Amino acid sequence: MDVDIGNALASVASPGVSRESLERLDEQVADAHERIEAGMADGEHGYEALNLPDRTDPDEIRRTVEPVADAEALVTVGIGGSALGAATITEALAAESDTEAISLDNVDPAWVSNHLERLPLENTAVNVVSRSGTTAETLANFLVVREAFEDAGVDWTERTIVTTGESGPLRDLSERHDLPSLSVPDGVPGRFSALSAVGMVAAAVCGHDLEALLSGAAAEAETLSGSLFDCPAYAYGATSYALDARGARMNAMVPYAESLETYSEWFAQLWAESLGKDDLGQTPLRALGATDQHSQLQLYRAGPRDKLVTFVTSEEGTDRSIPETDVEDLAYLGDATLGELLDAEFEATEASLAAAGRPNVRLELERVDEYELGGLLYGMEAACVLAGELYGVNTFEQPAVEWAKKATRGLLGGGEFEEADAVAEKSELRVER
Ligand SMILES: O=P(O)(O)OC[C@H]1O[C@](O)(CO)[C@@H](O)[C@@H]1O
Repeated sequence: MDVDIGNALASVASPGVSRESLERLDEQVADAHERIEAGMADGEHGYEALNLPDRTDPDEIRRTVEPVADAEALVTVGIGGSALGAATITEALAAESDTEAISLDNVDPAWVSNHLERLPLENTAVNVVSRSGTTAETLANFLVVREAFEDAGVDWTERTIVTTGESGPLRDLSERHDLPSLSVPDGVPGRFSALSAVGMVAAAVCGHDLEALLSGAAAEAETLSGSLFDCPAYAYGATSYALDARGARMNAMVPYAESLETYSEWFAQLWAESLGKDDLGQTPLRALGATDQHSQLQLYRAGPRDKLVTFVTSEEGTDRSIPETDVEDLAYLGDATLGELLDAEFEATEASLAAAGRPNVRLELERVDEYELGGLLYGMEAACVLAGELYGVNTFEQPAVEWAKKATRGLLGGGEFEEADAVAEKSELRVER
């Protein structure tokens, strides 16, 4: 990916960062890069994620999914990083696959039931993913999916792939039923695991080019260097950090490609769960171009000066002509294509923010394919790791999510948890209809 940070410079944006400030910050980037390189070399927890282009084995993944490789449908049962990597890849590349891929991450009963009713279970692959093997949503949804297969008279053990840690309930299940299984790699937090079996099993079932995904990531890894001016990922991570420090407390991720909508959700977990610590961290917002020009753009352009807008664009892509029209005021559309319209809208929106002095950055892909997607995922992961070094936070842990898990378990009778007791102490001021 290429990065253009020109519209985030203090000469054109407020908040903005001056070139001189970036040059001073580059000294910290060099130190951070040394730390990252050492962590990668030692396979340290978290930094190991940036080794995945060399660690992930496409042949092993293809061999494992072979029993369900021709599936008409794929359901990934997981949550957070155990679902979003797979969902991002399969959505971004859906046009190139005949397999209908969905994720069951949430436990909304109507939503889960509606999805299950639509699946051709006899020709559906089930991709169950959980590092811990104990995540309530994932286990609950798996039990519901398994029951649906049994009710339909389909042998779920013939349709299920498990990706989990070396031990835990899912590992036990895979051994008890001799299910094809892969391991979540050690030292790779879920939100950084898209380029491992966690995200790549789904890609394999859908017939995507695993080597191209990893090659794109490897090419991005090659750019990691001691200067933000030589490394697109570090340029993005450092600029986001510097803008947050100058008041851009939020970062709106706005891909101009419908196929990258889930990528924004993946980015939101990566950025929030990695950097949101010690009262620090930049809040990720999920948006989509051109759609959000008709909604959130008003706030981005005329609301508080507390946001960075990150655009993701692709140079090439499928196009479609707009038919001629006799509606005089719309005749200009008949000479264009939908792709030209989308590109014009992106450039107009980018310029609209620049004209209002609102900082924005452009992430440029050549096209949305496996190679470019691998580079984007790896690049954002590296940007996040760098930002975590600059913030001085523990990028790779997520202790703040545990309180609600304990409360949930306590509320369901899964043990005695003071967190569950606290739920009953909610302060109330009800205003009823
Ligand atoms: O893979 P697991 O253990 O089911 O965890 C799923 C997700 O839950 C979290 O641990 C947060 O609760 C994420 O970091 C992770 O991606």
